[in-house]
Amino acid sequence: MTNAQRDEGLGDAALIRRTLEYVSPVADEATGYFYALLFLHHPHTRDMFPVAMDTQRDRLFKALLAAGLLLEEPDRLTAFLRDLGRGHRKYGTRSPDYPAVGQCLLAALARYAGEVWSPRTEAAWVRAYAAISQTMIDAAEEDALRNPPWWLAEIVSHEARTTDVAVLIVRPEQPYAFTPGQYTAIETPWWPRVWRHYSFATAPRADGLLSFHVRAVPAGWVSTSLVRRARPGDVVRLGPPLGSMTVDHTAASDLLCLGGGTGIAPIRAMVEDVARHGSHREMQVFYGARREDDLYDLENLRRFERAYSWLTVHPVVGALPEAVSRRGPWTEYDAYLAGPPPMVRSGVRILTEGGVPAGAIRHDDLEHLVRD
Ligand SMILES: NC(=O)C1=CN([C@@H]2O[C@H](COP(=O)(O)OP(=O)(O)OC[C@H]3O[C@@H](n4cnc5c(N)ncnc54)[C@H](O)[C@@H]3O)[C@@H](O)[C@H]2O)C=CC1
Repeated sequence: MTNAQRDEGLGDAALIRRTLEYVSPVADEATGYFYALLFLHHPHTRDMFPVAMDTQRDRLFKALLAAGLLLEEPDRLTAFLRDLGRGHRKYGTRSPDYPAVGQCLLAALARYAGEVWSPRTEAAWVRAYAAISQTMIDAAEEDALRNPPWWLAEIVSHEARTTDVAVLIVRPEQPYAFTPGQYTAIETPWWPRVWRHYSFATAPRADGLLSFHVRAVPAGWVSTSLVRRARPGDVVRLGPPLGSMTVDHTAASDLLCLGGGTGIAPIRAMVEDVARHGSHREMQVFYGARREDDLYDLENLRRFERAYSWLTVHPVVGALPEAVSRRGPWTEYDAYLAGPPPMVRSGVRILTEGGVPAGAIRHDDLEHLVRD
């Protein structure tokens, strides 16, 4: 059977997914080749990337995979791409850079997709890339009417909570609007152009300050410098607020929240958000850690619990999703999960198996939360 015969009847989404599956085992080589082409033919783009490209490499492929997985969920795909487009402004990416990236991407796919690359597959990718880039460009251009591409922010407080976890408070130079449950990207002065994501740990404050919980992880450049090196007076850069794990205040369902480790940060911000809306919804917060000592924010959550009759906090040492499942059923709740990706994945599985509809479960896109 020829490629052309085999492709008959396959839609664009199927052709794209098949390419991604085929390229997946050689994703490192394919992305390496993509960046080599990009920097050779469009040298100005090199300055948008960090000196060391290691983690950057698999980010591109992870983003493509995430987009591929969302092809049948157009609303989520659009939200993901709009965030990606707004998020690219901080790198200095401009609209004319998108076609250049597209040409190099298609050339890399053509080279590594071997026998599954055909004229129909190529046409599907051309259409998909045109749609993807237009969504990103539109979101970036709309954002540029209102917001700077990044914000400078001075660290005003740095509090070590455990040997590895610090709570940082920063003051953005210009007003910074966000919704509790969202996250942003941070770049430190020590690792230029290396950006990592952290969730806001409080609701917006009257004094405009923002708070983040950071754990120093082995070989985590940005997190380790934020915990061990950063001091008040240091200035970091912030990207725009991202993510859709926010409380829907028009809904009446009770809320079930799982926060694992520093994943408690966005959950804590959401507790403040619900309190501000004077909600009568019940909120059950499960806060997990590997050891008792790692429940570094429990005291604050207990304070909230004493103040708000609708809030119950369950500290859990060890497996968090299993502890939540034992207290179920949760079929009438909206569920929010934040923490290590394996915890989020197993939490989603356990809740879904327990009858919580997929549409009632929210968490951040896992590829943004890889430890670093
Ligand atoms: N918005 C979000 O989703 C946020 C996610 N994070 C992520 O959360 C993580 C926090 O890391 P740590 O503080 O070191 O947490 P940790 O690794 O100490 O784990 C915290 C909790 O998750 C559970 N857990 C860990 N691995 C699990 C697995 N494979 N299956 C089931 N449960 C598991 C633990 O039992 C514990 O209850 C980081 O990966 C960070 O990127 C952090 C902030 C916000």
